[in-house]
Amino acid sequence: MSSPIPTIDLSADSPTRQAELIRQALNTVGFFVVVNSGSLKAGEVDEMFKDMKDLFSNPKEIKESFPADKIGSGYIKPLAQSLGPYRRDYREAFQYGRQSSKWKQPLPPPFIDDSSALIRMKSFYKACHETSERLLELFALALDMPFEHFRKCHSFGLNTAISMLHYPTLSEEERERVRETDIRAGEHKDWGTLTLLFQEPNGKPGLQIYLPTSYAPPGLVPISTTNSSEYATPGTENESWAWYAAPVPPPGGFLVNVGLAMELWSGGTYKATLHRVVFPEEETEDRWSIAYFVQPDDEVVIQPVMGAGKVDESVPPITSGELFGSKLRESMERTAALAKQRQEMDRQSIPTPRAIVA
Ligand SMILES: O=C(O)CCC(=O)C(=O)O
Ligand SMILES: [Fe+2]
Repeated sequence: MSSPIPTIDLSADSPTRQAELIRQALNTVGFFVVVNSGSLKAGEVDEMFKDMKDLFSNPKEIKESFPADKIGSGYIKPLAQSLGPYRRDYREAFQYGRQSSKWKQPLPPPFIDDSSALIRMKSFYKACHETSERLLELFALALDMPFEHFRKCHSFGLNTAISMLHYPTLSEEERERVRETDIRAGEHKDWGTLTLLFQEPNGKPGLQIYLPTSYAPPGLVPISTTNSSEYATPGTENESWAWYAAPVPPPGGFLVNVGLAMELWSGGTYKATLHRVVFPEEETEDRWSIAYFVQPDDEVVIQPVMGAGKVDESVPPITSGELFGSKLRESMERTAALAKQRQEMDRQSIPTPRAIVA
């Protein structure tokens, strides 16, 4: 299937060539598919999907007794989050992160102490960690920076997290009721440095990315085109933009995209691309995905790189913790406002919502 998202084989080519391909992908589409990463085996990913399905099959009361803490580790129930400006996210999530020698996250079955599921999840975390370190090195090389420039700012195991995501099946009636106010995952840019995004080999489509139409292969028909420059990035205001379907990666493969921290750090060379997950048109099937969100350490100061080992010190510095904190606050305020709006609509039976932009 033709897609605007390129595939990069991490077992082929020299690091210099891989860095060049990554730079091309991130400077335009902002997403790429990785195959043959070496660290992440298809079997290990399959096991993670089985274990996460067990986790979400726990009774509601059990899941809700592990609520997300203030940085999002733990359980988030459906409609309790809004990644995008207009609609709430109809998905449940469980985030595993922030382990340290001083702090251990409480986990529901099947991830209880000493369980084989917990051992598998830790090993999956480690494989994602190793893969991300390699990608961070390539990201730096491609910008003519010392290879460890980004990697050394990540100690993994602090803010970096596995996020297990379940998009439930809705009855036709419920879909109709929530069509205007909710979406599987609202349009957003990720917040951190990079995200690894996994799906099952026969996973359900639904992930879409928003691009100038000139970035798509010739002849590829977008899902919907807009002339709205609402989300246009500088220099692309006059282009037409469209939503394109992201491919379901092959077994052992996964998607990679960058977030706002990396966009800022790379001086805008790497694009944090807007994406969303939509409800299926007709059939209503559950969708499962796993994201590994990579975040620099809180105290890391992000300033744009200029190549040759230099950073642009004229740009006001922001720490990774400040950036993450402000995005989290924005999202919580937006969710509260959207929930209020939905309540009001239910009270008055108004069919159309107003947009709320934080
Ligand atoms: O579930 C997906 O495919 C995408 C989820 C996503 O973009 C996110 O949680 O940031
Ligand atoms: Fe995302």
